[in-house]
Amino acid sequence: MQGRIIKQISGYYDLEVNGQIVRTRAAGNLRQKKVSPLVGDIANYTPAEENGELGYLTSVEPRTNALVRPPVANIDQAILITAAAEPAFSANLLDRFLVYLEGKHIQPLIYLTKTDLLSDTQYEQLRPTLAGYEQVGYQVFAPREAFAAATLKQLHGLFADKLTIFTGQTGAGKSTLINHLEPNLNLATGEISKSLGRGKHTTRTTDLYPADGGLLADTPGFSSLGLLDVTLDDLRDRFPEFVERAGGCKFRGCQHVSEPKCAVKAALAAGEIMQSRYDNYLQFRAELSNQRPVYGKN
Ligand SMILES: Nc1nc2c(ncn2[C@@H]2O[C@H](COP(=O)(O)OP(=O)(O)OP(=O)(O)O)[C@@H](O)[C@H]2O)c(=O)[nH]1
Ligand SMILES: [Zn+2]
Repeated sequence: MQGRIIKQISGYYDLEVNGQIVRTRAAGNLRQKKVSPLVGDIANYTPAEENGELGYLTSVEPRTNALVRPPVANIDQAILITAAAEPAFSANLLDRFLVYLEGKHIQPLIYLTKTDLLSDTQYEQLRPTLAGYEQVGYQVFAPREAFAAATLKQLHGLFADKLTIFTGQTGAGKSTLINHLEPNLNLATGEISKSLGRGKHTTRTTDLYPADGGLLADTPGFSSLGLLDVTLDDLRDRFPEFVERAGGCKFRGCQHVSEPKCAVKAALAAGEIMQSRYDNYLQFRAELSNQRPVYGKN
C-alpha cells in the first residue's frame, strides 16, 4: 500500500491515503537502510493487521527534490511570498529565491503581499518590474487590495494534485496568506516588529495540509538567503530568460559576461531582459567567486 507522508512526530509517520490519515511507524529494516523518510515522501507501508495497531512504513519512493530547511520532499511548486513593503520590496532577494527554487526544480509563483501599505504611485511604480517577471515566465500575483477574493480564488485553483510550499522572507506574510486561503488551519502569525522592520520566527511546523485536492506547507521564513547549492558555472542556468537565449550566443559555454556575440547581452541591450535581473546575476557571480568553502552542516 502507498501513501504520502504529511506529518512526522517522534517516530510516527502520518500518511494520507485517498483522503484518509493512516498512522504508521518505521519498520526495522527501514532504519537499517538508514533511510530517513521526509514529509512529502511517497511511502510504501504494510497496514495494521488488527484494529488499534499501527501499520509499518517499509520504504520510500525516489524523490524528485528535497529541501533541508524545512525537510520536505517532492515539492511541485512554491508560492514565493514577497513583501511589497515592511520589509521593502527587494528584487535582489526575489532573484535569490528564484535561483534557489530553479535549482531545486520547484516551479516558483510570485505573490506580492502588503500591497495595501503602498500608495497608488508606489504600486504603479512596481508594475513594470512585475511585468518583467511575467515576461520571464513566472506567474505573478499582486492584488491592489490585499487578499482580494478574486486572487484567492485563482490560487485555490492551482493546488490540485500538487505539493505547494509557501516560502519567502520572514515576516513577509506567508502564514497570513495561508490563513486567508484556508481559515480552518488557523496558523500562528507574528506581529512584525516595527522598530526592527523584521518579523518573528513564528513558523516551525512542516506538516502538509490537504487543501483543494492538493497539499500545502508553510515553511520557516528566511531572514537572509545565501546562494545555496549553486556554482559559478550553473548560475546562468537558473535564469530562464538566459537559458532561452543561450543557443544564440557565439560560444557554447558563454557566461554572458564579456564574451563577444552574446545573445543574452544583446537581449539586455534591446531591453528584452531586465537590467535588475542581469545586475543581480553579476552580483551573484561576484559573490560566488569570492565565496570561501564553508565546512560543516548544510
Ligand atoms: N498590512 C498588511 N500586513 C500583513 C499582510 N500580510 C501579512 N501582514 C502582517 O505581517 C506580519 C507577518 O506576517 P506572517 O504571516 O506572520 O509572516 P510569515 O511570512 O509567516 O513570517 P514567518 O513565519 O516569521 O516566516 C503580521 O503582523 C501580519 O499581520 C498584508 O498583506 N498587509
Ligand atoms: Zn552569452
